Amino acid sequence: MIPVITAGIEAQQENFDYLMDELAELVKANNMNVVADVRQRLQKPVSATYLGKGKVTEIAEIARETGAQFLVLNDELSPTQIRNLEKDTDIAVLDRTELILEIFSNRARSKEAQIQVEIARLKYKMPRLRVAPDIKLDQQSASGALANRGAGETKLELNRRTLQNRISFLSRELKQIDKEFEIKSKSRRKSNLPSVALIGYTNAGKSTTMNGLLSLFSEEETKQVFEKDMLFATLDTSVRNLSFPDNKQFLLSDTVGFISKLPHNLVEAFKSTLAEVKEADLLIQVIDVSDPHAKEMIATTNQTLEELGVNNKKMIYAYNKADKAELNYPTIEGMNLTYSAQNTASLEKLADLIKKLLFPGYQKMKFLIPFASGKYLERLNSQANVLDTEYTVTGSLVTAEVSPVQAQYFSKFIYSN
Ligand SMILES: Nc1nc2c(ncn2[C@@H]2O[C@H](COP(=O)(O)OP(=O)(O)OP(=O)(O)O)[C@@H](O)[C@H]2O)c(=O)[nH]1
Ligand SMILES: [Mg+2]
Repeated sequence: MIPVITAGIEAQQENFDYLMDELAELVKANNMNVVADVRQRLQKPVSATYLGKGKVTEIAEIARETGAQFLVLNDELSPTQIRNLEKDTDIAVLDRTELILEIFSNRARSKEAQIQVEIARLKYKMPRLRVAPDIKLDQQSASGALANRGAGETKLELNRRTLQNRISFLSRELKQIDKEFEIKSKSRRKSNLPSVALIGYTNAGKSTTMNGLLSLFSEEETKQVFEKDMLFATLDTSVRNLSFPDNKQFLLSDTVGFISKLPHNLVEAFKSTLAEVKEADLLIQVIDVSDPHAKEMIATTNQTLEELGVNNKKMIYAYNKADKAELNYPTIEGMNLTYSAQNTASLEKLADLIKKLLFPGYQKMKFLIPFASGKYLERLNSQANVLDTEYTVTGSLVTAEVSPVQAQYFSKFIYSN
């Protein structure tokens, strides 16, 4: 673990503590630990050094005493600010954007995620190219935390054109992958199945919810997705086909988590990964209700959705980890579910709610289908959830659960006694 100092400017924002707590979590997720947390009240950042002169001197002293190797700031800084701070503190400076990019970069597994992160990183780097840090990073320990910004690389004379070429090349490759994705997604849409997407803050329990629902619906272990207590465990969208016991099917997708101040370039780069969210018929926003900042997290999630152009979607607010929060669960109030993704009764409640929302208006009806209309009987059997069939002298008396459209289609056979 690499010792670092975190620092932020408090300019009367209500959620400053939350942002600083989150910065500490991001630091941990990047294999670093906070040895000192420096906060300053300022109306606005100092243009040359971001923090005030006194604070910078204080940080330089703390760094000498603690051996901290990085100063991590809770904001996106200008290249000049970073350079000046590095000079004045004599340690490497990392801003919130670069930290998040670094974590994404270390987590990316699929080709698509790797390309998306690299594009975002190169775009971050573009305006910062001229900055040649003259501080010396401790190569060995720094390389662990900053795999992509070692002392070696910063010395490389990467010129703007090389970077631009690389971005163009990667964008073309991404487009190719997107095309394949598009084909898959089109064939899914052709299947006409309604789709549901799990979205929300990182570490809220989206993947655990996905796995819980999967095991409720099928015993195939191979369909399970990766879940772990860490930020940004999931970077790729996984889509699974689920089927209720009565054969009603839908698609469920698990997606990358959000965080406040998610770098714009990253959101941009992950648009294709998040396409499933845009196309979904229903969203499930998973919230860690045991987190004291749950409210802010909901606001951030809704804001990010807006940024992605996702508006007015039907959405279940799924308050997860009720066990940890010591709340009563599972309970449902309208579109709000309080539950635990690790609890079967909770998952059954969620599944019921999904069913009610995706397949509204289904009702149990009786149809008497004359033997001469055999093809209607066949249709009813293959399309509806048939609960019972009796053979009478005039035809087959079928009890089935049908959609409004099906009820209309078979209306001339409705049985009344
Ligand atoms: N106590 C408790 N822990 C839970 C519950 N649901 C999930 N967790 C834990 O929360 C952690 C994060 O879960 P994930 O499902 O990986 O979270 P995620 O939302 O997919 O996170 P990212 O993929 O990083 O965005 C894991 O350690 C889970 O075991 C719950 O109901 N109760
Ligand atoms: Mg996940």
